[in-house]
Order: sequence, then structure tokens, then C-alpha cells
Amino acid sequence: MSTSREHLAQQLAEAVAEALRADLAHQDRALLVVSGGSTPVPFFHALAAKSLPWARVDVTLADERWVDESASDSNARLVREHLLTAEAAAANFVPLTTDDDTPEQGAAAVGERLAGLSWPASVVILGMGDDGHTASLFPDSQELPLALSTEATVVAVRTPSQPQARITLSADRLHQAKRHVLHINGEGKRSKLAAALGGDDVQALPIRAFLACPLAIYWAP
Ligand SMILES: O=C1O[C@H](COP(=O)(O)O)[C@@H](O)[C@H](O)[C@H]1O
Repeated sequence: MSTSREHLAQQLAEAVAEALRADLAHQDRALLVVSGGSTPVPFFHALAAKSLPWARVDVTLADERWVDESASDSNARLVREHLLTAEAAAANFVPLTTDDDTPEQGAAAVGERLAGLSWPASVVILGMGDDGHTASLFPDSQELPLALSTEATVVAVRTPSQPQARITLSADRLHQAKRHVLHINGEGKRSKLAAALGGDDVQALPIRAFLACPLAIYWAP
């Protein structure tokens, strides 16, 4: 891990902890929405060490592969192993999968589970793939127009470029958050973000749906 990525993760953890503290000063519970993938791991470690009333914090995911939590690419597993540790083990984690065979079968139950949380989220931390996807809003997904337009909380997604079916928070649900962060590393993602900022076709680069949230960008080389 490069020093700059580690510093970035520490800075982001401090900002997120401050946001959660600010919201918890005037509300009983606060909701944090995190992304999966490789980028958030040092941020999760840094945030887990923060002193917060973690028992009043709910954590869920922006998106998930429809896999068992024991799978190595489960975002829930990532959160449990890297965020719900130390002081943060007291947080209430709400995963996005059920025992159903498909996300289409499980989406309604996941939506009901999420309905009990303290929306709007205090902070949504988005990642971005090399194809400009964020959450599981993929350029090549048939469900992208639905996920960008529905008022439902979650959408089941099938994406030719991805091996697994997925479930994602809808753009509407993500938009409703009080604060939005994009956490990315590397030159490839910096150039993809620059390309996204230079156009307006959301279907081509779905990260564009969040560029005007406003979006705090945390980038390291
Ligand atoms: O598929 C996913 O990828 C993106 C980015 O992941 P990274 O490994 O490049 O950091 C992530 O934001 C998303 O939650 C995840 O499901």
C-alpha cells in the first residue's frame, strides 16, 4: 500500500467519522453506505479505529454480488473482515443478500430490511470501476435505465461483463444521502473520472449520475 493511499484512507476516515458524529449529535441513529472492491480496505481499517458511538451506527452496502457471504468476492465479507472490527464491531451491519437463488427473488426482502434504517444516509462512499460503473450501475447492464430512474430502494442487476448477478441500491436512494464521496486510486481511474467530467451520457459512464451531488473526490496515485 503506497503512503499516499494510506494517507487518503486516513483523511477519508476522519471526514466520515466527523460526519457521523455531527449527525448523531441530533439523531438516534446514523446510516453509513459503503462500497466493496479493493479500494476501501485501508479506509475500513482507519474508520474502525475511530472513537464513535458505533452501537448507534447502521452500515450497509451500495451494492453486492449475489454470492454467499463466505465467497471471497462478497462485499459483506469484506465489510465484516475489515470494517466491523475493533470499536466498529458494535455497529449494526445490514447485508444486501438473502438465501434466495437470485437477486430478483430476494430484492423485495432486501428492500424491506433496508426500510428500517435511518434514511437518508449520513454518507455514501462510492467506488468506481475502470468502466465508469459505480455501485452496480454498469454501462452494459440492461437494468441500468431502471436503476437510474426507479424510486425503489434496490434493483437486481444482470451484467454481461460480470460473472455474477448483483443487487444495487438505486441511484435515487444513493442520491438522497446527505453527503457523497468518491474514493478512487490510480491514474486509470483519474483519467476515467476526467472523461466522465467531460461529458453527460450517464448510460456510457454511470458515475456521471453522481458528479453533481455534490461529490467529494478522494483520489490518490
Ligand atoms: O464491482 C465493484 O467495483 C467497484 C470498484 O472496485 P475496486 O476494486 O476497483 O475498488 C466497487 O465500488 C463496487 O462496490 C464493487 O461491487
